[in-house]
Amino acid sequence: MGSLHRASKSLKSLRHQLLLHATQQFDSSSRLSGASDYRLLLTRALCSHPRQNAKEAVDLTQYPPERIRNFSIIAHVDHGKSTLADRLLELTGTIKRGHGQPQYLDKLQVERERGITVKAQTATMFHKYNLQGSSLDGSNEPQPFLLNLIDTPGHVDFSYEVSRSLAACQGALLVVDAAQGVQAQTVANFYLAFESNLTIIPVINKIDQPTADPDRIKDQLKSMFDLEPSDCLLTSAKTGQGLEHVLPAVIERIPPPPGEGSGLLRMLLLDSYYDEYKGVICHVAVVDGMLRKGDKISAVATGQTYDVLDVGFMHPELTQTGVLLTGQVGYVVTGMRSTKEARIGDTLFHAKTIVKPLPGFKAARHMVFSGLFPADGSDFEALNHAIERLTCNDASVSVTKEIRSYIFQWQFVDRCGFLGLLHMDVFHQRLEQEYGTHIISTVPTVPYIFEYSDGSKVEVQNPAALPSNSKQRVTASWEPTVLATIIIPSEYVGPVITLCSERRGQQLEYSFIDSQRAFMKYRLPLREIVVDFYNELKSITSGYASFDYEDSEYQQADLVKLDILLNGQAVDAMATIVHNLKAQRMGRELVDKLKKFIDRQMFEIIIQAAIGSKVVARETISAMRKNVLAKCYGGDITRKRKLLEKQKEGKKRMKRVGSVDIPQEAFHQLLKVS
Ligand SMILES: Nc1nc2c(ncn2[C@@H]2O[C@H](COP(=O)(O)OP(=O)(O)OP(=O)(O)O)[C@@H](O)[C@H]2O)c(=O)[nH]1
Repeated sequence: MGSLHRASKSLKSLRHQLLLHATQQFDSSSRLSGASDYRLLLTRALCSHPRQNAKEAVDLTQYPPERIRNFSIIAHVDHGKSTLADRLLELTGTIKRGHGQPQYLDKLQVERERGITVKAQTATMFHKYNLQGSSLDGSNEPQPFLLNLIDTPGHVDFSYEVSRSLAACQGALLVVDAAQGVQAQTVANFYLAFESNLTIIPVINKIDQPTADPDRIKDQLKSMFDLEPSDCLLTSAKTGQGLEHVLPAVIERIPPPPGEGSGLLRMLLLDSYYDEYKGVICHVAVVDGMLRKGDKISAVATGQTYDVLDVGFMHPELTQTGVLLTGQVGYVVTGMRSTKEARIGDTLFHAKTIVKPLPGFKAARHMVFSGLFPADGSDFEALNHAIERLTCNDASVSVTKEIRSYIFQWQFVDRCGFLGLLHMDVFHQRLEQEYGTHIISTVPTVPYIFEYSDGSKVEVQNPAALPSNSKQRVTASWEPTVLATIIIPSEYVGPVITLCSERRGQQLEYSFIDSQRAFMKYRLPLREIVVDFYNELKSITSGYASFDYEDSEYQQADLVKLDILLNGQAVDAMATIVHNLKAQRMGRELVDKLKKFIDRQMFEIIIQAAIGSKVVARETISAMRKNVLAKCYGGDITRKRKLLEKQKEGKKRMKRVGSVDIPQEAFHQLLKVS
């Protein structure tokens, strides 16, 4: 601390001297050590780059790691994370009070429309606080702190974003609604933070609500997570009540980031997105060392080297600083051509130095797969282009190209992997809103494993990839499962148990959080929850159930491919893989739905559901009869007969080669059945 203090005092004169040498190249691998050298590094860095705007004038030398706090806000959906983030940004003057844009960090149009957070967002704030023993010069004045706040999504599909954000933090505010109490994602997020060794500050929010019962919530937090009632903060992000205690708790309870200020640069790549003007922007956490504009950096995973073109904070908009220091979270622009070069979880370091790579993250697991087709059936190129652009900003979507028959034509189709159904839905909505493309997506499927008689095992994400007559050759099949957490008011236990057993679930745990709420853990086949499980759970519990899942192991299951045939031709986009026990019922439902949504056409349409060569359901839509005799007034009967014969012939041909018009609605309805 003493050397830091001395270094701070001599900073002004150093700055003056170093300005004279600012043109000298600074070698980041210089053998400097100790806090005063760290200050020297900072000073050199600041002096060697012209200031680019007013915000760059932030004097970073005031923020060694002990003056930095990195924290996340985690919670169940709608418990008030984004609103709390707004209030903290206002409190610290980062955004103006009454900026007229609630949930400031929710920037995407879909986030605003749906009122959910989809992407984690970081904001750097500055706050003065008198922390005992933190003064560098022994004075009793409040000290400046730099706080990096990461707002995270609450929905289960985006928990991957949460675990990434937590890797850059030392603490988390666990926000719980004062009326709803602990919910499924509260449990999941608590364990994510706990397993990452973060300091957890419980915040009971929405205490302004008439039904708020903070004491009950304190008891829940104690019994479920062993969090002390006296550690809980009580707030209302709406009225501002209790907010004055949040930042002091962050500064006092959360430890500063570890890391060596004078060590070699190591940065964790947290996220990336594509910006029209700047190109690829990487969000990074500097674990050790320091990064300056103009440096050359390399990426461990790709081995590529880049020039650092721009560096800064999110304050909350991108703000150039020219430098990022140990413990800080910010952005870097390096001229990468595509976000594919920015591997999430990768370690970035100064080129030509040797560093130990950082642990990184577990890769995102794609839970749901579906093929995307243009709704008008023609503009495949425009759709491909839009998907390519959007995946640049959502690296968690995987895309593979495959050739498929699309209503009797062969086309290259993008098959995408998503983290869950909401993620898929959000992706579709963004394609429509941001790129003006209208799409049809195939029935979502999950990755199955099939074993063939020759002993080979293949992962099948696409039902079309499984030959229809393959049943004889398939010797075994496995399906992915999830561990689901369900929290419900006690009176709904019965219907929820029934729903889970209908969905082939296996109960693993059943207990009570308090006198009013039950907690259940189930192993469920992923296939059974990807379509409509959550909606049904909500509807049988009057909206009170909360649900979360994590992926688990594969289990053996008797799986078959269910084909849909229109006039004898299989429609790839409608094929699905199902459990044998459910195949018949599902085939019937699919055929009935299709009959309702396909209009009568000039020829008869036969709709069939089949497992291999066995038809399990069939419906017929009769032809619209065109009156070919309309213009024949009276006259010869043989002429009439001839016209009718010709019409019959024509219909036969159309049935054979004709393309059945399937409205988009029919595809959407299919999603709801399977
Ligand atoms: N009464 C009351 N309402 C609040 C409070 N905090 C947030 N809300 C409301 O609760 C709703 C959800 O708030 P958000 O901040 O979007 O919740 P979130 O946790 O960020 O939601 P996701 O991003 O979807 O996970 C909004 O309508 C807020 O206005 C509070 O302290 N009191």
